[in-house]
Amino acid sequence: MAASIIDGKVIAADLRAQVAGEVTRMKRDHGLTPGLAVVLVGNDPASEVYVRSKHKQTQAAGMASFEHMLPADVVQADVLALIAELNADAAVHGILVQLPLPKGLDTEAIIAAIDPAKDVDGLHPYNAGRLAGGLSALSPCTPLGCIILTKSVHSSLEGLDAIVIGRSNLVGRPLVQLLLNENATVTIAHSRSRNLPELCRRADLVYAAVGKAEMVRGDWLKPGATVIDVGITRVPTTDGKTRLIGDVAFDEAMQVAGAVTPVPGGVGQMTVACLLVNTLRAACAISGLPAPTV
Ligand SMILES: NC(=O)C1=CN([C@@H]2O[C@H](COP(=O)(O)OP(=O)(O)OC[C@H]3O[C@@H](n4cnc5c(N)ncnc54)[C@H](OP(=O)(O)O)[C@@H]3O)[C@@H](O)[C@H]2O)C=CC1
Ligand SMILES: Nc1nc(=O)c2c([nH]1)NC[C@@H]1CN(c3ccc(C(=O)N[C@@H](CCC(=O)O)C(=O)O)cc3)C=[N+]21
Repeated sequence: MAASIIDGKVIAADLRAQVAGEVTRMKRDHGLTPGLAVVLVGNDPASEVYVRSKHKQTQAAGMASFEHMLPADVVQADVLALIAELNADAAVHGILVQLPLPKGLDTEAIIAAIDPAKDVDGLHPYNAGRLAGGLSALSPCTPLGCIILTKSVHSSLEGLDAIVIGRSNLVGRPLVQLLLNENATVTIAHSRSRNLPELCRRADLVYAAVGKAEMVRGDWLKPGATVIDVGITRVPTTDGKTRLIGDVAFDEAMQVAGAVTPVPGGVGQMTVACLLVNTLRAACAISGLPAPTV
């Protein structure tokens, strides 16, 4: 029997609607409009697409959206000055610096300059450390989205065997921490892992966050497994356009797995929706309001 497709579009739209409801209440009851500032350095076309989509969805949720486009040759001090300005701006509750930054900029220092209370990407060492310590924290959006998609299939992840392929600060590592918080048993795989197909076949939950198109094959999967495909590779098509391909061979996975996320229409949708959730949470925390229900 073919696997079911986990519809990230529908789940993300539902989440965005919940955020919009909370924003309406915050404006009405507290006169507070959550605000998100996105910083984009350089003109990478793919990044511009994401930033535009974040801007549209932020506004659709009733939040304020501030875009800061800096030239690729901007100097470190100017980026830090902008971060300082955003840290001090009471209308801004969330700050996201689009990655990767152009060579020549010190990414680590720029992320460390963000006020941890406004770090809606969950990348500041303060938030990453709290997450790793099992404490409440702003957590990275893509891993949060992965957990929500998994929970659309499994009400509890307790005791399930999970494998996370990839260990980046943006996706793999924080996803491992969130899975641990859900009491899953987690294997962390990366480019030096041996016997990856075998490790994968043990897993009830497979998270592929590598960036290698269709690396995970159908015969790597345990029958009935839940497969969450984070990878996005843009490939040219014969008609001169591009299309997106995940880290999982989708058609093969559909023959073996229990549930699979598509690319596009899976995790990517959740990343943006969770960014709105984090902005709402940050706005509440900064303003001394109780945490939102979403
Ligand atoms: N859907 C979404 O919202 C998002 C999608 N993405 C996509 O997810 C993918 C991963 O992103 P990101 O984590 O930032 O990428 P990185 O390049 O930072 O990390 C990739 C990870 O994959 C590991 N890896 C590389 N080759 C192999 C291999 N052959 N076998 C096993 N592991 C391997 C690397 O291992 P090592 O550490 O040893 O080098 C590394 O840990 C990309 O395609 C990206 O575009 C990213 C963010 C959001
Ligand atoms: N500081 C930082 N935080 C990030 O979270 C971050 C980043 N930098 N740099 C780049 C990656 C990538 N990323 C995506 C966001 C949305 C989609 C998304 O909306 N994807 C749609 C399709 C979009 C399309 O068609 O191009 C989908 O999968 O359905 C994908 C990928 C966030 N990232």
